[in-house]
Amino acid sequence: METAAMAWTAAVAAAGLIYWFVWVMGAAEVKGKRAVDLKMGSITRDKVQDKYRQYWSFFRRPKETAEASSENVPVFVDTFYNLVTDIYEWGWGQSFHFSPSVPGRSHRDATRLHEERVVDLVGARPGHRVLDVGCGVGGPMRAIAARSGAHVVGITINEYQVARARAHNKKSRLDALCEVVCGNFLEMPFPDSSFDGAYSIEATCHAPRLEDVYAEIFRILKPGALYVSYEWVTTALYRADDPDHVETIHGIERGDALPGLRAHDEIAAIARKVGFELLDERDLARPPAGPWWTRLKMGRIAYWRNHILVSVLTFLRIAPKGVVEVHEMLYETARHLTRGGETGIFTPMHMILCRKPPVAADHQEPSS
Ligand SMILES: C=C(CC[C@@H](C)[C@H]1CC[C@H]2C3=CC[C@H]4[C@H](C)[C@@H](O)CC[C@]4(C)[C@H]3CC[C@]12C)C(C)C
Ligand SMILES: C[S@@+](CC[C@H](N)C(=O)[O-])C[C@H]1O[C@@H](n2cnc3c(N)ncnc32)[C@H](O)[C@@H]1O
Repeated sequence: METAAMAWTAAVAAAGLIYWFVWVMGAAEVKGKRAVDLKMGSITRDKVQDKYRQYWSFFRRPKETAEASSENVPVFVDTFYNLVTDIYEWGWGQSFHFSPSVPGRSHRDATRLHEERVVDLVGARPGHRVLDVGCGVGGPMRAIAARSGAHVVGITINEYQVARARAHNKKSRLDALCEVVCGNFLEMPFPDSSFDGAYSIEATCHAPRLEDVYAEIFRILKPGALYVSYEWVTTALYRADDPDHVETIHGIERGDALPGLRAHDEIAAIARKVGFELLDERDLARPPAGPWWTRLKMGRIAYWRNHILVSVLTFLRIAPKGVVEVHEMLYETARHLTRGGETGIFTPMHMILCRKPPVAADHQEPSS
């Protein structure tokens, strides 16, 4: 009798522990996504591991592979986001970017401030139609629409993100102001001169040639409209002859689906080449901004918990095979990103503010 009671107590305690570990500890950074909900985008369960291996063999040598077959980059970027979107939402929230840390403020506040800066930079206001180039699951889009009252249209190559973004828009009652389109930002499905402003947050780094996406953004903007971008670049401290620097940058490229990071001093020239006027250019990570990488460093204990969680869930066949490998890849990526931040050789927030030149007075249609 006593043994039975002890067995029952042990079973109840074990069940409680599993519940606490998976459902409480494994709850999302921003409530909404849990470890048990890791689906890996639109990839069917049995294909996750294969897709991860295909991704890895393409991006293992990012620059060389992307140069040889740049037309395949968007396909593998799409695969990447199928693999990581749920893990990002679970471990980071609905905004897939970094922000300078702000003393005394939460990560959520720091993220929102970094996004709302876009409203002032592009002058978004009610009645404006603003494009979010590479919108993810729409964290920035909702913050910018809510702050400015502008209508924001987001474009992403990944169908699963479109579904997630639309669901979040609806849930936060911003679906009247926020619209999401699935498409390639290298060939956008929008007419010429159809937006009053545009922005891209840590997204155009996925383009094999930056001039192609900038030229598309230039095309869809109305004359006089503003465009702001937060670019991932190597800084002036990067040395191509330092093996440590090279390894850090390769690590960032491999784990983030990047066809080769650009140098900070290439960006403005590319913007000018497609026709933009450059109004401002700044690395938003430079002091007095607080370090953006501390959030990654502070998360290390959580990553270990997450690693155990995804391993247990895969073993129980709740999560598909392959998730552990994807999670390990992200862990490695976080290490390289942190190193990039600490050494100062990399920034994810090199900001450029551009304007499509207004139509010259002598080119205007005569009014009837
Ligand atoms: C702009 C891009 C993405 C930037 C960041 C949002 C993501 C870069 C690395 C990601 C992460 C690394 C470690 C993960 C951790 C191991 C896991 O347990 C929980 C999620 C992570 C913290 C994950 C979250 C998103 C990132 C910080 C690129 C792709 C251009
Ligand atoms: C790191 S996420 C950033 C998302 C969002 N800007 C944010 O900060 O939350 C990069 C985004 O760019 C999108 N993207 C990458 N390449 C693309 C392409 N060729 N066409 C459209 N979207 C693309 C991805 O699908 C993803 O949504």
